[in-house]
Amino acid sequence: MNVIGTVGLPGSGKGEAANVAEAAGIPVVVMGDVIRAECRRRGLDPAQHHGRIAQALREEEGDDAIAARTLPRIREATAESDRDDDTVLVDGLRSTVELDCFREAFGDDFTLVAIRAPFELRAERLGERGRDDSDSDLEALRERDDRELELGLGETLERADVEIDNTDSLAAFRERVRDVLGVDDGTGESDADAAEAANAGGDGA
Ligand SMILES: Nc1ncnc2c1ncn2[C@@H]1O[C@H](COP(=O)(O)OP(=O)(O)OP(=O)(O)O)[C@@H](O)[C@H]1O
Repeated sequence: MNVIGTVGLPGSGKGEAANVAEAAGIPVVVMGDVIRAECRRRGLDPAQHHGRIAQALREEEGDDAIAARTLPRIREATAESDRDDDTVLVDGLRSTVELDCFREAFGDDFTLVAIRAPFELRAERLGERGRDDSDSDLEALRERDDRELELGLGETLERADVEIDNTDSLAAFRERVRDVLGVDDGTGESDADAAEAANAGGDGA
């Protein structure tokens, strides 16, 4: 088994990393799905009650509640992996308690990957995504950052086994993620080549 968790501030690139995994036949377990499932179980709209239910779960079942509820989903997902080593990607750790939970459950089979991008770049990218208009508001992003950091995301980032710096092109980022996931894209192309090719395709600015 090979369980790879991602941690990163809003807009750092976790969703893109998950897309890369899925495209390579690696199942993705999204920790937020546990919260959405609990919202539905309580008859609440996840779009409105996500934060409150996440907090309620932690208060009722302990700080590792969401990680603990994710464990069976990870074990089930390994069976669907196209990879010989049953690689699974887990999207969205937020605290060291969750990290400890996965380390205890999977030992050396768990790798934490930190995805980093500076505030201004994340704000710009989220503004372009258009999933949530308030993300284009710098203040709203700062508040989201603060909420995540309060949960312990900063320390979790510090404790990662692998760092991915998402400050270059999307093509370069995807290539780096494939490297970390151990996916051979069949081109034999190095990171540097991929980045160069991506830049050459840009507007030359
Ligand atoms: N290197 C990059 N170059 C350009 N755009 C990027 C790059 N990396 C990510 N993006 C874009 O930035 C946006 C945010 O990335 P993504 O959705 O992966 O972040 P996230 O960490 O999942 O955010 P959230 O925590 O808010 O869900 C997306 O539109 C994504 O396509």
